[in-house]
Amino acid sequence: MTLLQVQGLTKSFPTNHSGLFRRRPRIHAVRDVSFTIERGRTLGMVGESGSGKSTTARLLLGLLRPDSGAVHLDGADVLAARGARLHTLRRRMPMVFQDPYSSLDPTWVVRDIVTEPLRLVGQRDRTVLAARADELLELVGLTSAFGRRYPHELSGGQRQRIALARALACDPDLVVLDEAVAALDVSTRAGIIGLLQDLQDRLGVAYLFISHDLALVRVVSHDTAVMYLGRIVETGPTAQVYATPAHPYTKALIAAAPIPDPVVQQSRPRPPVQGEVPSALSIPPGCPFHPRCPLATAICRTTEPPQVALSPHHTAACHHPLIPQPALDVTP
Ligand SMILES: Nc1ncnc2c1ncn2[C@@H]1O[C@H](COP(=O)(O)OP(=O)(O)OP(=O)(O)O)[C@@H](O)[C@H]1O
Repeated sequence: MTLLQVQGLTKSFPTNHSGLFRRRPRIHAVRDVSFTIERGRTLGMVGESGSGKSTTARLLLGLLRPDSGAVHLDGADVLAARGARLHTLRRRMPMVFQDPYSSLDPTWVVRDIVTEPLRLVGQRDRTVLAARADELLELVGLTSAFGRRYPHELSGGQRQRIALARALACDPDLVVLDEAVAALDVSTRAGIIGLLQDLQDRLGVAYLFISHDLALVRVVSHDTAVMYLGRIVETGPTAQVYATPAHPYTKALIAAAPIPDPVVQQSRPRPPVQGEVPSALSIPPGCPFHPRCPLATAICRTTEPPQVALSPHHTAACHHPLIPQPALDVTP
């Protein structure tokens, strides 16, 4: 069942450049982005730095106003909501960031941090708050003793568990995870990934999992959306996208993805994606990937490709989608 529906989200930012009589160039951060997230499922969003992943997240939570587009959570129009209604919708889809330390108030003890969302909706009963704090800590694999600690007394992984506990305080439908495990070491990251999967099984919560790490997205996500210069260039069930990437960019990203197995990593060369990402200030005409694409032809230089459906749920924005081919294995 569809939980979140995003249609045609577009956002550009003005630059500070102010040449007299010249129009200020704009940064085209997100361009005509559409996707859905099913209840209890995970959509992984991957792409190089600057591809528009975080801007998309902030747009769908109503933290930024889009130039155009629509976002519906369970049929409710998020972008039309204001005031209390918008806050209610935001509580149903909280966000967890890469660095929990900067988002956790260092002067508060953990039990006050994790129950803050409940106090914001008017819960004042100390007994109720204390019981919910214990419950939330248990959910994220911590004992109630952690409730009396301050953020600086915790490890990075524990702080991220606290950020998750706070996100879960109001029983959300969706948690937006923006590079939420990127700063953690490999074993701590594995613990948090296991916890996310366990929470999804127990609570039926959906995730938007934003990451530049393809191998991680493959492990975590049911569906994958690949972003390039503000557009989704390929989306589909994760197994299909990774086994038979249709867009040359997706294929190049998969080929360049680090494989978390030293033996496999040594045995296969990992060519990087050729060339630099162009600036979002001057997106190439036609297909934005054409300057880096080995398959580019004349049409790619002039005409932006539409989304092509390759199977009912697998689409790619490419004039020359690749013929399905054997999987490039990047699983651990
Ligand atoms: N407030 C802003 N003002 C101007 N430009 C912005 C703003 N926020 C984002 N951008 C620009 O929009 C583009 C997309 O940025 P965004 O942070 O969404 O990408 P990203 O894929 O999340 O990258 P990263 O992985 O580095 O966070 C970039 O070119 C960025 O510089």
